[in-house]
Amino acid sequence: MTVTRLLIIGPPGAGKGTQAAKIAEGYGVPAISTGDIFRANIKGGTELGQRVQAIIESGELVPDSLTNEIVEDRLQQADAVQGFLLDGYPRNVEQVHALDGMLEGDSLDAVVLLEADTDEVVARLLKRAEIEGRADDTESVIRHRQDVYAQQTEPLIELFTERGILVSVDGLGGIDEVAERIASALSAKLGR
Ligand SMILES: Nc1ncnc2c1ncn2[C@@H]1O[C@H](COP(=O)(O)OP(=O)(O)O)[C@@H](O)[C@H]1O
Repeated sequence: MTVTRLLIIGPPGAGKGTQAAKIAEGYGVPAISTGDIFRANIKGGTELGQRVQAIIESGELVPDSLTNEIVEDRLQQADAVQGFLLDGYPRNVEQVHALDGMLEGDSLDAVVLLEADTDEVVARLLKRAEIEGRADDTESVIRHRQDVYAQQTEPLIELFTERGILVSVDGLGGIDEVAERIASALSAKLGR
C-alpha cells in the first residue's frame, strides 16, 4: 500500500481549502483541515467549540496543546491509514515537532506552498465574507491573521525547504488552473 502524507500551506485566503479538496481526491486520501474542525465544533456548540470561538474570531492561533491533541486523534481514524492531506496544520514550529512525533519516524512526502500576494488575498477574503460570513473575515482580523502567518507560519517554508519536500505553486489564477499547476508539481515531486 502506498501511503501519501501531504500538507498544504499558504497565507490566509490563498485558496488552500479549495485546492486541498482537489489534491486529496486525486491521491485518494482525506483532507484534514484544523480550521474546518474548529468551525464545525463552534457551529455544533461543543465544549471544544466554546473554548476556541473567541480565539478564532480574534485571528489568534488556538493553543498548540489543544490543536495537537485534535490532530493526533484525527490521524488515528481509520481513513487516515493510507495517508492524508493536512490543511492549516502544522502552523508553527512547535506544531511541526508535534507532528513529527505523531508520525513516529515517517515523514511528510511533500508540502505544497500556495503562494499569493497579500493585497490579492485580502480582496478575496473580503469577497468570501459577503458570501459565507465567516466571523474571522473582517478586514482587521484578516490583516491580523496575515501577521500571525508571517510571524509563525512563514518560518516553516525554510524548514520544509531544508527537508527537501517543499513544492511552491503560484496561487494566482482560476481554481482549475491552479489545481493543474499543483497536480503537475506534486506528481513531479512524488513520482506518482
Ligand atoms: N494549526 C492551527 N493551530 C492553531 N490555530 C489554528 C490552526 N488551524 C486553524 N486554527 C485557527 O482557525 C483559524 C482559521 O484557520 P483556517 O481555516 O486554516 O483559515 P485561514 O488559513 O484562511 O486563516 C485560524 O486563524 C486559527 O485561529
